[in-house]
Amino acid sequence: MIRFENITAAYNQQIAVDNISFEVSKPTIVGILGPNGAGKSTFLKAALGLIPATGLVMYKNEPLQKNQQEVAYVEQKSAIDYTFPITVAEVVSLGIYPHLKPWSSMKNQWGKVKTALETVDMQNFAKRQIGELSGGQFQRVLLARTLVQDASLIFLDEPFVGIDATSEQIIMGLLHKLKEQGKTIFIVHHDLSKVSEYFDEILLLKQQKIVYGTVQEVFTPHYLKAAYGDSILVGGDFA
Ligand SMILES: Nc1ncnc2c1ncn2[C@@H]1O[C@H](COP(=O)(O)OP(=O)(O)OP(=O)(O)O)[C@@H](O)[C@H]1O
Repeated sequence: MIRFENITAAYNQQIAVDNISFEVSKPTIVGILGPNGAGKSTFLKAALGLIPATGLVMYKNEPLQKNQQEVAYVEQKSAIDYTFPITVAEVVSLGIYPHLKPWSSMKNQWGKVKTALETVDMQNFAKRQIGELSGGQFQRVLLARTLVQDASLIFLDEPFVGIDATSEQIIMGLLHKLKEQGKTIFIVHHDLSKVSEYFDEILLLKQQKIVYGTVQEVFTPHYLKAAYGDSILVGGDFA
């Protein structure tokens, strides 16, 4: 279904992501894990063509660039300007633009925005400025934007940083439902404690791919040590 082939990216001639290849063959929730600075965010940006990179991503036997409307990407929260004057409903409506034909208007689209906000339980915040939201509320708004986009491939960079356990559970529940609807979701994540609950498959990387496989295949002392070094407590509290 989606195949990453030899994805490589560098900053100032310093390789950050080296020759990463793997394939996902059915709707899946994929965790992208590895230590700080391993290249997780860089891998997403390189695969999506957001930074200069080499390699290829094939989706349904075509280069992914030909299927941009199938891609939803939510960047790390630290990269977002919260002072930008825009309302919650407007942020969500941005997800619709890739689908709008030049001659159609937004007028008939607000129903979709409303439904998406209801799904993430943020309907009462539609007219609020984004700068007035908590971290978890904002993350749910970004998920609503992804819902209206109705993309088949969803890429989320550290979506749970700074949000409470309840919001995290709500978002994870929604993502599992989206997978059941046939979507594939890639999540950059750093907390190892809920991995088997959250993900079907894992890309473990440290500049290069260490391993790609099911949680059972990847979560072995051998691979964890290769990624995190000797300090990792296998079978204990990973957080
Ligand atoms: N814009 C940039 N310019 C130069 N170097 C960068 C840039 N962004 C990332 N790097 C470097 O590339 C490497 C990979 O960074 P990246 O942010 O992809 O790692 P990560 O696994 O997502 O890290 P973290 O878990 O800390 O968020 C790091 O060594 C980082 O310092």
